[in-house]
Amino acid sequence: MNHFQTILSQVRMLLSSHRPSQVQALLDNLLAEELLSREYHHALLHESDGEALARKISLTLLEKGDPDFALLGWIWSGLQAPTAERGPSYKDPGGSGQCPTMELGPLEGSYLELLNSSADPLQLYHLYDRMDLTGEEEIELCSEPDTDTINCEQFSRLLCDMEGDEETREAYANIAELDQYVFQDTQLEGLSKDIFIEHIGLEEMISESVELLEEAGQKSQKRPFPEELPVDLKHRKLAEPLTMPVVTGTFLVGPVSDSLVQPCPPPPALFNTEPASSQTRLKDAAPLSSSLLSCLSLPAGPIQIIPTLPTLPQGLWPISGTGTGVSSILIYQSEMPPASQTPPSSGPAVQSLPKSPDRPGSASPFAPSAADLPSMPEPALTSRAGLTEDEMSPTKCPAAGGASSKLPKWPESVEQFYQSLRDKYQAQPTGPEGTLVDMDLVRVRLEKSSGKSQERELATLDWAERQPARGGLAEVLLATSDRQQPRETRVIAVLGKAGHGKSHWARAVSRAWAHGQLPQYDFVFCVPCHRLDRPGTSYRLQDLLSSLGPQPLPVDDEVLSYIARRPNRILLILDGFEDLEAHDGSLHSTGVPGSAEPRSLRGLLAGLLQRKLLRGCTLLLTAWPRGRLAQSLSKVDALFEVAGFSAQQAETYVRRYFESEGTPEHQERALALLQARPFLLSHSHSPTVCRTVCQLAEALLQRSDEAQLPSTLTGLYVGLLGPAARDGPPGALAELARLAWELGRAHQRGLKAGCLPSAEARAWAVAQGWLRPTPGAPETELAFSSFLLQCFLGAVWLALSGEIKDKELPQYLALTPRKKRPYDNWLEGVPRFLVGLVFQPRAGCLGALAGPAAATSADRKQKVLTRYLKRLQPGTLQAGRLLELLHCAHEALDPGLWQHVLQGLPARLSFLGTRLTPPDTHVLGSALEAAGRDFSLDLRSTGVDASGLGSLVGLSCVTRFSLVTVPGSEALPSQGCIE
Ligand SMILES: Nc1ncnc2c1ncn2[C@@H]1O[C@H](COP(=O)(O)OP(=O)(O)OP(=O)(O)O)[C@@H](O)[C@H]1O
Repeated sequence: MNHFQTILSQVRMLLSSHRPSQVQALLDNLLAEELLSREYHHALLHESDGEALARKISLTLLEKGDPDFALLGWIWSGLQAPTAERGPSYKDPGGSGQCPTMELGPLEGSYLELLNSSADPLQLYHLYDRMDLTGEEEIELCSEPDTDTINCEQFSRLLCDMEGDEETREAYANIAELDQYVFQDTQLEGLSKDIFIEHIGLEEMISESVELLEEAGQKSQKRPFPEELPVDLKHRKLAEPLTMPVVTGTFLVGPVSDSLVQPCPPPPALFNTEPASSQTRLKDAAPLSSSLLSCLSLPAGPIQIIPTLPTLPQGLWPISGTGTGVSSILIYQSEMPPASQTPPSSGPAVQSLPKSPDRPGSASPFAPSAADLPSMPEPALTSRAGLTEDEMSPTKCPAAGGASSKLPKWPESVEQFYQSLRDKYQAQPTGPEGTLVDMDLVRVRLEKSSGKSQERELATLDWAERQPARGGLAEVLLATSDRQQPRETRVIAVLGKAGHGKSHWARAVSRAWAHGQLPQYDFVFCVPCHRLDRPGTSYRLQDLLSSLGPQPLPVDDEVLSYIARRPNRILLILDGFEDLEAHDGSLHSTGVPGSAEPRSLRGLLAGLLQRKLLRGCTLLLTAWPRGRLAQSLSKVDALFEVAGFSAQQAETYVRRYFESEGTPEHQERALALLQARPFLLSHSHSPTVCRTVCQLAEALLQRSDEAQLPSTLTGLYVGLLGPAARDGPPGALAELARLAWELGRAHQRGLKAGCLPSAEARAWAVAQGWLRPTPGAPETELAFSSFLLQCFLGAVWLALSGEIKDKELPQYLALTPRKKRPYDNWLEGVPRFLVGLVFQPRAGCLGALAGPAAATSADRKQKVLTRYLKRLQPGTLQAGRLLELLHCAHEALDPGLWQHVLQGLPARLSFLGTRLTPPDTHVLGSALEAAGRDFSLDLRSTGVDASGLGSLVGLSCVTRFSLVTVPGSEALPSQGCIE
């Protein structure tokens, strides 16, 4: 399907479903087409005046000089514009003589015809634009609400025209010819050519007609309206449930300004509020009951609505008044859901406006309420400060009516699947897992690696360059639309260190969708990648899509076929992509990625990532920013990073943690404990550490009010695990530690059935929350509750094990490069934990974990490491290693070691291009301060945050510093001082 068709289909959807959210989809599409700039797209999203919105889009399209788009925009802004040439005429199609209706002239100007014509859209547009609504024509309205209004007529004609005539069919055929996508790229067997027809909505249109006829008892006849429409149907009152999916009308008379409903002036004002040029008079109109009148204040002044229903229906469609003699008309298409489709809300076929006082719905799809538009600084992920996830429950969520945002006609099985998927994502985790603190995503990019290889690596941006994605989820999901063809798969990666909240974020995205906040997607699949890591297993697309977590949701053939037909409405999240590291050739695989055959996971991923399978979907990957996989990120269209908690967000998390645990009385004390440990506070930048701090604080506060938090990361984990280890089964901790280490060496996090510890150790570890079932995997499979815990346990193993040779121990600090068999330090937290465990006083550390006897084995290790560390010359270390050394020295709590490191610090320190996280700046600041000398710092391209920067450059010992990269300065020595 080409771009034009996509937009056409969207316009059609707008016509048929009255979904304000579709406005956003259309705008997104235009953005993707580069027909709107990002800024203008954003501005239009906030445009509350439907007519203004339509005109702006129309003008923009004209400026782009694309007749097709221009026509669409123009049509959208005034469906009946072509009739301007003829002027409006009025007739009484029912022939009753009592309820005259307005006829807009034959539809030779229908948009499909226009698409076939050689009319110059620019001229047509200006013609339309110049139309002077002089009021020459008078509109006669029936005083009684009646279904058969001009809008009915007009809309019916449009439908008829689209469906019925030869030329129109030809137009569609022409469009279909352009559509290489659907026919060439059917990704699955069983797709047929009617897909396209359905895709552009013609089938729905046709089947609507058929249903209409069936309902009218005229199954064998061609769609009859307007001329052949039985009179009794034409004149059916809208207040009665309609048995046909057609139309009724509501007039908006007068210029339009904004969509606020205001108290109505008395009926006569209806005729007098207009400027003379556009005034419209209702001849012989009987006085209308004020209950039937509403008044909208729109940009150019108030207008009145003469409703044909006691309440205004949903989906009012503005038609600008060219040629109609009125300045604005809203038409309303009532919609009868097909039998197979559960209507969003039961009740009459014609729905009323949303009545919820919480959510003042918009009367017009062009003037959606803020809640209708998910991409407004959207409530799901950017505006929830102060809310827990519980508060985002479907009933409270502004866009809770997710069911109503789906396409009008889904097969039963698809509908059921949709409901199950929503229910699944809406299920709230309990306790701290259900806590949500809003966290920023930051745009990042790749750059050529500094090494010899041509690989690109993640750039460490200068602090001023880091751009938070303030548009939240919407910005992330739109990130690629300016670069991609709409039919291209968009691949977006959200990176973040272990425990920084990627999975949490991915789940929040799924939940936002389930709450109706991402209506541009029919389905969101959030697949934890560890669930997929089954070597040797063959995968089909539905296997992948089913792997959604603890209770897989089978995707049957009908659902799959539906998905395959609308890949652009699918968001597929592959969470924890690093878990597929073994498959990292996926991006380069040369298989037959488009085929539907079961294949290896690698083949399946290749199909997705090479944009051949499920082509057109949005693919969202979350991954660690390191490892071999990062090298493949050059194939990704947009990159973001989870920023971690700020100090304030960490505080918010602490408060919510204790609320969710039912002990709010501990909040203040816990916060005071954390404030007293600035090093742990800086580590609370990581949500995982923040949570661990809360767990320890909770345990300590239950024991005594005098408690203190430890001052190191090692102390944090010892404090948490020590008591449980003492009371646990003998040897259970050592068993767990060995597993953590062995799995880590194999780059694995999950314990497969074959490598579980003894049943007793397992039960104990699960009860303590250190191991937990792998979501979506068989019960027997477990995983460490966090990567940092696995690192800590791995270090415990190294500290306790008699199997590690002394001379090998230093390599596990990963401070000096080794030529032979380099240690890859996949368990990146191990070095500092190892030093902490080996150096900290036995009784309160290793002894507390493993008992005094076991701990004595660490004495020898301490000697080995002391010798090694004291031989290290900090000034020769590359910046990243120097930072790690500082962390190790901090964890050791060994004054001699600390002093040794401080003495070796060079006076000029360059961290150019090395990421400085909050714990890094904290430990660096402590070291500089304690060293008692002056330093100059190069802090360019370190991503140091504002508070870290302030604390570093605020130190009296920092006499010079450099922050912003000066062009040309890259050539200066990396340890130089640049002013
Ligand atoms: N925004 C947040 N609000 C509240 N808690 C959070 C938030 N982000 C993360 N957490 C908590 O932090 C912990 C780690 O989060 P999560 O598992 O999402 O991290 P991750 O980046 O996916 O880690 P990994 O890469 O190791 O899989 C979880 O307990 C989670 O509940």
